[in-house]
Amino acid sequence: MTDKQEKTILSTRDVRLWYGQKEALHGIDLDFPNKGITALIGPSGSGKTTYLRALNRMHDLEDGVTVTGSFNFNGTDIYAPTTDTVDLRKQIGMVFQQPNPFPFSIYENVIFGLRLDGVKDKAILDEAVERSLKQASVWDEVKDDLHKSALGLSGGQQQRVSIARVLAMSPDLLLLDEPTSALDPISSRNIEETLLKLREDYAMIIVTHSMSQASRISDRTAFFLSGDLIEVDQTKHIFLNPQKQETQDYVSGRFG
Ligand SMILES: Nc1ncnc2c1ncn2[C@@H]1O[C@H](COP(=O)(O)OP(=O)(O)OP(=O)(O)O)[C@@H](O)[C@H]1O
Repeated sequence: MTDKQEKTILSTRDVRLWYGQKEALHGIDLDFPNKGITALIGPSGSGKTTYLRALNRMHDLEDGVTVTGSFNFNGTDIYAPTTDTVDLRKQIGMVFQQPNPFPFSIYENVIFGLRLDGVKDKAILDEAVERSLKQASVWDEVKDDLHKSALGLSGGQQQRVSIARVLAMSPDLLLLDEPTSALDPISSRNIEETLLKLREDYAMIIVTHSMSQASRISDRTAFFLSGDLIEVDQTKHIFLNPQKQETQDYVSGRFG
């Protein structure tokens, strides 16, 4: 890895999160480099999605959720009262489990955020559409249908258009919450290949239930269990030579 790749984009310390009275995260310390993919793995209910959603303040939209701890993103505090969550979510974009195209054309889907920002220059919008769809590896499939509804695309194409919509905002960090779990195996592989290309230029954090997916695409893996971070390391170490017994049990399929 080069020096550039070793810079930290996000650091969290002692992250705790309560749903009402119930503490779901028990003090998570994690650092993320500014390039490459970190996979969050662990059994159902271990807190992976809860942690991921805390990173761009998605829990602000839910009642009764309390978040504490420090979240340093490129030198700024994610939870500072002055942080604008709309701006934050442009810098830390999110891709969900279900592809979520809006009922508009492919073109309008990709530039949705730019339009909200008031961008009107057609050349800028055209460039953003082409660049983002190319980055999301779906340009060749949709370039002749940009003004047709995104709802007419396959699930896998919709998911890549959803990724393009996030990329159009030029984010620094992408959060992906089980982005292939609703897709067939071929579409899943296409998304994985897209993410492998993007990892050269972006920091990404992916929640996945698939250990084979984590081992195929991630540089680092963090293992969660019952709201605790058990171990984080280079992916090959987590799968081949984990330091903790719980990690060993999980990756060898003994539970979860
Ligand atoms: N909105 C909510 N209200 C109350 N409890 C919740 C809520 N969302 C999650 N939880 C609880 O928080 C804990 C962590 O859940 P979370 O969904 O983060 O786990 P996960 O590891 O992502 O699981 P999965 O792999 O099944 O998605 C679980 O005990 C879950 O029941």
